[in-house]
Amino acid sequence: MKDKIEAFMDLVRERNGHEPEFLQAVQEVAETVIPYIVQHDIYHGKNILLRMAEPERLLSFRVCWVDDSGEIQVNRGYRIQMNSAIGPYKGGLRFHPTVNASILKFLAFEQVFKNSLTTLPMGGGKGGSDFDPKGKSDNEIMRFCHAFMTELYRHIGHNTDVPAGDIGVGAREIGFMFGMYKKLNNTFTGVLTGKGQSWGGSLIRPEATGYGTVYFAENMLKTKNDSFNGKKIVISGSGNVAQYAAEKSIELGATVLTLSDSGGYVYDSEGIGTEKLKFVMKLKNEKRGRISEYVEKYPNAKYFAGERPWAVKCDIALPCATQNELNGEEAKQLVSNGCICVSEGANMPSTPEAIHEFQKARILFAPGKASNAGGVATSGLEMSQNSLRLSWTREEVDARLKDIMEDIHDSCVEYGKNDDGSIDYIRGANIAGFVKVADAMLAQGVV
Ligand SMILES: NC(=O)C1=CN([C@@H]2O[C@H](COP(=O)(O)OP(=O)(O)OC[C@H]3O[C@@H](n4cnc5c(N)ncnc54)[C@H](O)[C@@H]3O)[C@@H](O)[C@H]2O)C=CC1
Ligand SMILES: O=C(O)CCC(=O)C(=O)O
Repeated sequence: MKDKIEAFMDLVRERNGHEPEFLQAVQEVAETVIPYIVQHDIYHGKNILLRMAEPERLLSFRVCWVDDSGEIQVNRGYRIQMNSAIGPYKGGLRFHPTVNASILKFLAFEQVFKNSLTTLPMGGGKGGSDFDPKGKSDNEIMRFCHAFMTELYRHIGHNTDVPAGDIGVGAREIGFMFGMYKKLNNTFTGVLTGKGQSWGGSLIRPEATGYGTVYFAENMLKTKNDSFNGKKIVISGSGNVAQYAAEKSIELGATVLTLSDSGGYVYDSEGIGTEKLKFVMKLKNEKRGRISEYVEKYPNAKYFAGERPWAVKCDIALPCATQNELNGEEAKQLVSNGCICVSEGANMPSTPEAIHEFQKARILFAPGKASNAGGVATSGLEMSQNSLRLSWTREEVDARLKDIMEDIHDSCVEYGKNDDGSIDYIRGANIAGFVKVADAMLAQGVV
């Protein structure tokens, strides 16, 4: 089997050798899906996985805009339209200086499997720019978003490709991009998700990724007759996903000990409760400040500059910041500190070495493509509401989100159960995600 996986990876490396994040994501899928393909004749001789590892379309474009001091700035924009076998391309836009083709291809590749798992008819895509929103004025953000959309609008549409937010893209940016799309097309359609309430957005979409990550962890804990109540939680990040993972953890009776950003992490041994979390939301979403400011407001907490939170003793870890933010050594430490469950809110936050440690210790471990799928699933619900031209209540959307997360958990169990009864959530998620897309590709022929 190793030979088959290596031979496949050689082909992928030949074309994408300079894209480490993309190769990392493909390797993880290959290791679990190729053994499944070998056992199932219908997938033989069809090169399905190789076709899935090649974007249907990769767009790269210039984005020029004028900053507040009158200087002309040039950024690079991208949209990776990865796979449309089961529905229109769907996936977020990331604005961050580290954005490049490798990162967006890994995200788009993961998105294909994730969207398939949601049970909704969505293909996979991802996009963004190397634009850095940090320190930019609202007007600069608006000008950049408008400039970005003056090219992207040609390639998207509510039945073609429906972008949304990701790192650096939240409600403000979606608003600016939607405004420009609408002006250029002279149509009001659900071309983006994560829209504001009064113009087609869905209730619960802002909360959905963080809530879903916790719902998934709850489902994992249930298999051990356990729950969030009374647990100590370590969370990385302090953006959209981290904030709502924290909110739901608190609601379920757990104590949130940490939050972080790219500068470092805060540890509050008394717990980051509801009021403190409100402060963080205002700090991050309105003042656009740094997490270090938390200790100025709450001096009993400690700030660790340049460090990540994984050395803090906890029961449950929720990595909610970015890719490869939790390495093998940190995973070992989490395990030896008694952590029993890791549910990824971010995309690919654990390195392969970290995953190896979690699996070796047989703790509950969920890969982001399963555990953070609640965000895109609720985007799918936003698309449905837009098509129906109505909006569902908060309770209705939350109930659907919970059901979807449970369905994803069930799919992981179906395809990932080990002989000893434990569940390999990576194998489960990869195979369940693969089967639906692969079957659609088989039905549609070589296109
Ligand atoms: N927003 C969504 O609906 C979804 C987001 N995700 C993933 O969740 C993760 C977080 O995304 P959002 O919360 O939406 O973005 P965000 O922009 O709201 O927050 C990102 C957070 O990560 C931190 N961060 C960024 N780079 C970092 C680094 N190098 N080291 C440490 N911290 C860093 C930022 O300081 C911030 O706290 C990403 O991996 C994203 O792809 C996954 C599914 C859906
Ligand atoms: O809601 C969406 O379409 C995007 C979500 C996303 O980017 C992700 O799941 O990583």
